[in-house]
Amino acid sequence: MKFAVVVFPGSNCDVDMYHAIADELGEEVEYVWHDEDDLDRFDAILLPGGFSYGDYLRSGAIARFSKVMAAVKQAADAGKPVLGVCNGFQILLEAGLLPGAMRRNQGLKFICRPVQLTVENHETMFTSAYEKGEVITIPIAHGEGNYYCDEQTLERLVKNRQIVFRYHGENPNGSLADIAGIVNERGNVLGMMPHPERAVDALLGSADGLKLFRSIVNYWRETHVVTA
Ligand SMILES: NC(=O)CC[C@H](N)C(=O)O
Repeated sequence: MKFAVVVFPGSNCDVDMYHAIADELGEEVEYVWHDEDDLDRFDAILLPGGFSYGDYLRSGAIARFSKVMAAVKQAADAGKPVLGVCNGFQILLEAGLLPGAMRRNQGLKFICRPVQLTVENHETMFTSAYEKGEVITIPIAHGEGNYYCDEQTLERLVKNRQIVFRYHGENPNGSLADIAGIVNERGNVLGMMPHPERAVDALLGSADGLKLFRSIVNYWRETHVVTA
């Protein structure tokens, strides 16, 4: 399996993402600069966290115009796993690949600490290694993580089980319905504010993020006959 870590000017969690895939999973991974336009050689696309284009205008609002985003959309339309973490989630929202929008955190401060999440939907290609309702600990680090969508969209998210992670025990940023991560209707594009790539080893304070990456690999192996 081959992962792409897309790097925008201002991305700063690309190395963490690369480490999670290469060193913890032992899978193939490459950095892809934002002005490339072909992701066909990859099986999964990862948009890492950071401050793309310095968060000018809104987080992700400028990166969504990068040349690579047409190839990200093509991968999403082809049903490949596409994961956007934090700034990556914001870019997916700004690009219209996920519904809703991010606002400034409720307290208008940047928050950087571990939080607990409930695995709301353990039956996606990103969460099959988790138990239903499992409570996990994953760090957050953002200033614009306050997810919002209109009532009709929220009803659709609930009905389609597109809400994958909810904040557990506390809501750190004011996100509507404690939403921490959602998938698209097809279930192959996940956006989440918490950083699973920063929770891949007990040394980091939690290894709860590993199961997310393992779920993606399991999905790929189940859907691709890998001849020996
Ligand atoms: N860690 C991140 O990706 C941060 C995302 C964005 N820069 C924010 O502050 O909300």
